[in-house]
Amino acid sequence: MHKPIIALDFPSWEDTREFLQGFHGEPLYVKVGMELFYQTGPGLIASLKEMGHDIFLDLKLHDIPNTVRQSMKGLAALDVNMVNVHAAGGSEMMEAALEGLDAGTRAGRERPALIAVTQLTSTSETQMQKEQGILKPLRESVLDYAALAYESGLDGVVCSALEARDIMDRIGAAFLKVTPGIRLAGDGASDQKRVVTPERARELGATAIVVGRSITKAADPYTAYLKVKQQWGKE
Ligand SMILES: O=c1ccn([C@@H]2O[C@H](COP(=O)(O)O)[C@@H](O)[C@H]2O)c(=O)[nH]1
Repeated sequence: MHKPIIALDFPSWEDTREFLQGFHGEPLYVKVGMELFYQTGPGLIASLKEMGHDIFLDLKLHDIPNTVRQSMKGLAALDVNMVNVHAAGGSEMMEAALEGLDAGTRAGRERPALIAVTQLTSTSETQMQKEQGILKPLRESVLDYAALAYESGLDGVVCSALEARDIMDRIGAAFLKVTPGIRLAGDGASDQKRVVTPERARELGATAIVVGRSITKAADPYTAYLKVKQQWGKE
């Protein structure tokens, strides 16, 4: 769980395979998001598993409870390590997601961890207040969504590492804080608004970091990965 999760944001399986070839067969924790999954379909998951990688399937489900329940049942059959929903879908939807996952997990297999996106790391406080009509501070919104996810029985949340300490204090250390918005020092934030380095994420109490462009767009992705791993300091 603790190794850095690499976001495989690529347009095709060919690009993904070429990227992974640079990692010399090292077993990784990878994240498959909408870009790759929608281009390749579920077959990609089997290929990544055959290569020995752990998988966070980041499809961020957000729909009515029945649809999410049935979709999660299908996703459970893919036998990935972690999946997610948007906490904004509400407690009934999150509970339905959990029911679907439980129902779809094959006998003898472990249910994928289920986490909820609180506020996307590409969202700033001003944007949240103006566009979502949530008038409290962003930190409070993240904490409230984290508490809702916890009360709904989920295993953790997606948040910025900037909020990890507060969530730990309110909910406890076992609740997962999976944190994207990670950049190596000197790399541009791009569309991310709440950004920290791997080292700072560890100091702030993140359970896991998700790193995309600081690795995938680096001149030497494997060296960038080793740098992230060393700064993150957890295997
Ligand atoms: O709040 C969120 C939730 C998910 N993500 C995903 O993480 C990666 C981050 O990529 P970078 O290139 O390191 O910015 C990407 O796949 C997002 O979909 C997120 O950034 N923030």
